[in-house]
Amino acid sequence: MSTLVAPKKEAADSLDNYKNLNDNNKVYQTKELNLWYGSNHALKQINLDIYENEVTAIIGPSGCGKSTYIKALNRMIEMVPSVKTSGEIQYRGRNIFDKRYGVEELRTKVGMVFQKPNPFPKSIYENVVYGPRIHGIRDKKVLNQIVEKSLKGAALWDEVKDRLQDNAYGLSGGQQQRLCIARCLAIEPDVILMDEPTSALDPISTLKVEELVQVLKKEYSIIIVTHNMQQAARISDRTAFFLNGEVVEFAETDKIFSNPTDKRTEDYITGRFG
Ligand SMILES: Nc1ncnc2c1ncn2[C@@H]1O[C@H](COP(=O)(O)OP(=O)(O)OP(=O)(O)O)[C@@H](O)[C@H]1O
Repeated sequence: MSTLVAPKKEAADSLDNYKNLNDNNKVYQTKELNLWYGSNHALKQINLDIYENEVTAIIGPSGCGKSTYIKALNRMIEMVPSVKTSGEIQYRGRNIFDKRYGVEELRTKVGMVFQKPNPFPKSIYENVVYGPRIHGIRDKKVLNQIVEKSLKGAALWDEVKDRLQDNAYGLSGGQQQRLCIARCLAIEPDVILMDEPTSALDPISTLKVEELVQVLKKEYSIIIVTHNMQQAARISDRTAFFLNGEVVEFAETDKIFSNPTDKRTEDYITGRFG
């Protein structure tokens, strides 16, 4: 079959890269996960592994359960009272739905960046130190170091280092989104969940965030929901295609975009529906 969307790298390379993977490389293991909003069965028998230091893209048409799935990964989904689940999501080998698993503990390991940049109406500095302060860090010198490190990590430091006390709302949309990434890095997470992080951004800001994701994956494991197929093909290592609450196909991104197994995946990535 001909290539449908330009693959990022040769499939042969990626086979070599992945053949040594075992359970220790898995950050998340989702086993037979079902989720209902009341009577709406939104996630059906999901089995999905997330590997460390990779970017995993979640694609699929509107309403197929992408956001629901990533909000399950940090238990944000619990904020919806009608939600019921069955099955397991293991994070580093522990079932996150276990009653003894504290949600705060999970959220210090799993940061999230949303579709629309959502900085607090505070200074750039205060946005970044918010999480560390909640975790009890008071030492000004340490907080200053965290601010510099996080803003550098989010590729924003050079643009804001001389105006850290300015209100975050004065930044451009793209800068605000990188500030939200910096706020996330400040708690030193293990995983970063991104729910359509570039959909509200212009092409140049989008490119900056995409480049940033490529750098961040060296230290973090990233799961990104995107409607942008080119973006998934450009930046992810693996892609899961969701449809009607099910995972139709989950494979290396090169495979999904050049030689998908399921006809429905091919139809979706070639724009025949969705
Ligand atoms: N808070 C909620 N309460 C009730 N139903 C919900 C809630 N959030 C989502 N749903 C339902 O769950 C299903 C999956 O929605 P979800 O937002 O996860 O899809 P999605 O693939 O992320 O969509 P989009 O691409 O449009 O953001 C839909 O039927 C939706 O109506």
